[in-house]
Amino acid sequence: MAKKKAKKDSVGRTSQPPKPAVAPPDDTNQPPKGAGYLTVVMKAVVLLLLTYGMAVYKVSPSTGRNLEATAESSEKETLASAPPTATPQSESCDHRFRSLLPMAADAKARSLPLMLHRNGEPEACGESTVGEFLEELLKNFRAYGCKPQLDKYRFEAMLTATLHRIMAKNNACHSMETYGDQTKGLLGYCDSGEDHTPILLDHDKLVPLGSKDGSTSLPCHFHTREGLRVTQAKWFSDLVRAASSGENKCEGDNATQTCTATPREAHLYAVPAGRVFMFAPSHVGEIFHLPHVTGASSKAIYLEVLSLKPRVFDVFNFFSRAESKELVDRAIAETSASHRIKRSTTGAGAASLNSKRTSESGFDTHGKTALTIKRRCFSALGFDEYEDGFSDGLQILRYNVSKAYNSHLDYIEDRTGELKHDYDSAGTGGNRFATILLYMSDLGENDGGETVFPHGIRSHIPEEERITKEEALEQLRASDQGSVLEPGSWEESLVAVCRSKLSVRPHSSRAVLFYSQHPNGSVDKNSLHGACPVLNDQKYAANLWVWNTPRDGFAGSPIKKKFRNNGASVAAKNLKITGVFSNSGTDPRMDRAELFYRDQFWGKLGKGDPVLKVNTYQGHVWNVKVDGNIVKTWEISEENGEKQEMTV
Ligand SMILES: O=C(O)CCC(=O)C(=O)O
Ligand SMILES: [Fe+2]
Repeated sequence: MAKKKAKKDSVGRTSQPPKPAVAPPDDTNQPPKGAGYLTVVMKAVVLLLLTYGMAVYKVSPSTGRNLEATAESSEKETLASAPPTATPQSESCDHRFRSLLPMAADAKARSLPLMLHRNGEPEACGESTVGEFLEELLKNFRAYGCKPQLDKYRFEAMLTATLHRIMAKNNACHSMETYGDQTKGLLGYCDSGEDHTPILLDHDKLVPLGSKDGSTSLPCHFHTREGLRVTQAKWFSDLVRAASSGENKCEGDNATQTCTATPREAHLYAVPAGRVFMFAPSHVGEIFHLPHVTGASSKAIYLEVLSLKPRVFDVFNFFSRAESKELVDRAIAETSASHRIKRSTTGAGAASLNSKRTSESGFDTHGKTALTIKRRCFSALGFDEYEDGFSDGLQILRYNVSKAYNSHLDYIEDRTGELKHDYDSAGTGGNRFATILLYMSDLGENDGGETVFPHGIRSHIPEEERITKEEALEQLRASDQGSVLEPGSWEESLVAVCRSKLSVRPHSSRAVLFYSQHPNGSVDKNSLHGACPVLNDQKYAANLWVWNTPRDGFAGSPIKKKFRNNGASVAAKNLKITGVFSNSGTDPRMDRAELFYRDQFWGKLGKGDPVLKVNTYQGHVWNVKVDGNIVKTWEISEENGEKQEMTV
């Protein structure tokens, strides 16, 4: 396969953006407690059993996860281990199955290899055929009562059960983690255990699978190579159709594009319960087309792999120049103290100035374009639903000449261990796992401003042409390109790193995606990155940090065990309330009113300002300020209903 030349280009632990409209930062105001991991697993098991009239189970007091059959049931089997065979209505059932998955009757499609991958792994861990998969799926379909409509959780449970059984023959796709149960095959991979399964917001909807020994496992979710979550039969049909037609796979853009026929194989990527999808690149220059992600123009959005270690991707056609201009214009026009562009800070919690981050930044939490782009980022990252709490606000960055951000990590390190939020993403905690950095400026080859990855190799340049940091420094000093920097400064040294290591040059409407975590949630120190000093011109960019669980302060964010009350849930959810704030325009004292979530600026609420709609929760406190003074306070109470209107 022709490898396309990668771009000649070159990426922080940073300040926390303003807090959201939802769960506040202290424990007393966390969402109602109650449904812990154990409780939600129990609930889901009970639901499954009630729904399908299978065995009645009780929870073992020792682990809370192993379930055993009671004497009330002679039928111990559940979906994962031995699905029942034909039901009396099997003929109409088979017919229904074929209408859901038309390729079930197509010999050519049935003969296609079906490859299963673990999340983020380019090599398949197991192989079967579409035909064998469909046969097994049909059994499960019958066992599930031939329902014409399967909700996504039931569908995913069926996929897990089916794939588990066909992979079991070769004991393929079991967990590779030291804490994983290798004897449980795919189920041991899909359910990484209580200590390694972050509880996401939909956790209680997962349909656990039972097995002969009475234990239960949470199901995986499955994605295509491009990240689309396969939540219904149609997506699986589309996947098989594309594979059997051997649709062309194209690499590169327009002039440099080369296309090769896709191998006639269908690939599925299994993601354990509670984890997030990650792309599985195999080589630098590899392309991932994302037809399911809607951009701003007809140009197709695609990724090109820039580096495997760290995992870095160039993202093409991700947003339009018009969107870029809207973001910049809005950021420049913003006047509120919390959101306007000002000298950047770093640090979780109390943010402080950092001499090695000299950029300026502001937040766009509410702009229409910012919200559209946030949703697009989620879709590109393989989320099938947008969840506000899984990302920070879009941060708008400005670098004038000589400004830079020294190399740093985007994930948050809990150095003292005293933070309430559980940042241990390798366990049940949540942290930033992916960064999408959007460029809103075009910078020339010698203008600086690249995003640099000091642990990344400049693989787009032939090895013999790569230079060392020392050589780069010498060359810089011999030219006048570094004249805006002080000799011997960290900025000058960073330029030398930028010219000797992987760096991405800003191109308007293009973006860079990189991961701060490995697919199992452990942090990736190789994701170290920085913003190279701008040597000429000006750089605008925007970054979105995306989390593997709701972030601190949002409903369902993981809280360290020692801070939980009475075993309170890490994902307890309370009633989501829509708060609608408006200014009637009748009280002149409110003409310059502003809305604050506690002390965090939320939006303008003056005369003529648009209505502000927020997701909020029990106990949240909203303040209206005029000229910095609180003039009105609302505390959200569930008693007042799911939609609450407040007018000044
Ligand atoms: O501006 C860049 O190139 C990188 C910015 C960055 O890493 C950050 O803001 O965290
Ligand atoms: Fe960063």
